[in-house]
Amino acid sequence: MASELIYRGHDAAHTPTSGGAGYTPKPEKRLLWFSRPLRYLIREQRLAFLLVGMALATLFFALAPSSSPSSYSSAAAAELALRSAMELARFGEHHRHRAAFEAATSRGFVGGKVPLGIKRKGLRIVVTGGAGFVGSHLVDRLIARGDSVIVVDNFFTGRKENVMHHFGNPNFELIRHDVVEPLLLEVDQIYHLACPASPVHYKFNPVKTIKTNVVGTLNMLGLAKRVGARFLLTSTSEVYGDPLQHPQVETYWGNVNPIGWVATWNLQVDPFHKECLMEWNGYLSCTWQALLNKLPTIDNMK
Ligand SMILES: O=C(O)[C@H]1O[C@H](OP(=O)(O)OP(=O)(O)OC[C@H]2O[C@@H](n3ccc(=O)[nH]c3=O)[C@H](O)[C@@H]2O)[C@H](O)[C@@H](O)[C@@H]1O
Repeated sequence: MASELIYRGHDAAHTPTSGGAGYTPKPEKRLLWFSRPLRYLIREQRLAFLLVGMALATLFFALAPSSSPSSYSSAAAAELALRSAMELARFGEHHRHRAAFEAATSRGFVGGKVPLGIKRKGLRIVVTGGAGFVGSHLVDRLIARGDSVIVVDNFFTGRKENVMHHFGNPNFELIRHDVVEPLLLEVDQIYHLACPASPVHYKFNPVKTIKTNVVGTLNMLGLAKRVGARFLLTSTSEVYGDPLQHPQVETYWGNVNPIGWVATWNLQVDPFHKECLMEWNGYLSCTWQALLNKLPTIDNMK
């Protein structure tokens, strides 16, 4: 409490009954504003804390890793190695290829500290069929480049395990949904991969397969149109028939036998897709070709 506030010396001088004749007011202390906080610091050991804090901060900034991409990637690689090891322990052999893929993509990860303003803005992307084989690797790639990904899958052939390593990542969402039903999402890009892929699956319920390809694709194209998103439709490498060139480049016309189940499907449904895409100004990519060529068409979607 400041002595100026409790000083009653003047009153006491005029009041003889106020407790003792010899009372003299304390002399006014100069430099009180300086000595008091100093004494407080020393008495409460605040100074020591202050000095320790400053020393720790200095130490931290002196020893903290620099923001160069190489040191970032080594830290990221260590973290990934740890995570991969945990995944392997949890899911065994099946996830070995996934861990290797993650480590490989993350080594070239662009997410090191980049000067403010230069970093590319992440896109919001929906990947239908993202829990499948091709889809899940695409999701890895998109997340690694810094985009936010929503996977839409009805798990007809896809598995949660394929995308489980992204659970807990704020840039990742998983929705169980059949693309035959409309869906409204706010996204910048749509990668439409939801489709029964192999003969055993697409012949399981042919009418449903047609609905998935026609109605499902129309739903996704409708979504693209509504929200102004870019659209990529994955076809199948089967459209090349029995190709004579591996991997097939985009200009390759294939080696198709027009007789049989698959041929009929490819020759009829893919022209439908192409017509739709021409109207909506989208992309058509044949999945195996895209995968083997390191997803060139997908990278063009940046
Ligand atoms: O090359 C091909 O022919 C196929 O390649 C990929 O398919 P892929 O990854 O090989 O096959 P899956 O692992 O079975 O992935 C398909 C995904 O679509 C999902 N799906 C299937 C059917 C459906 O109605 N809805 C749906 O979400 C499945 O659950 C699965 O996650 C593409 O995703 C297919 O569009 C393409 O037809």
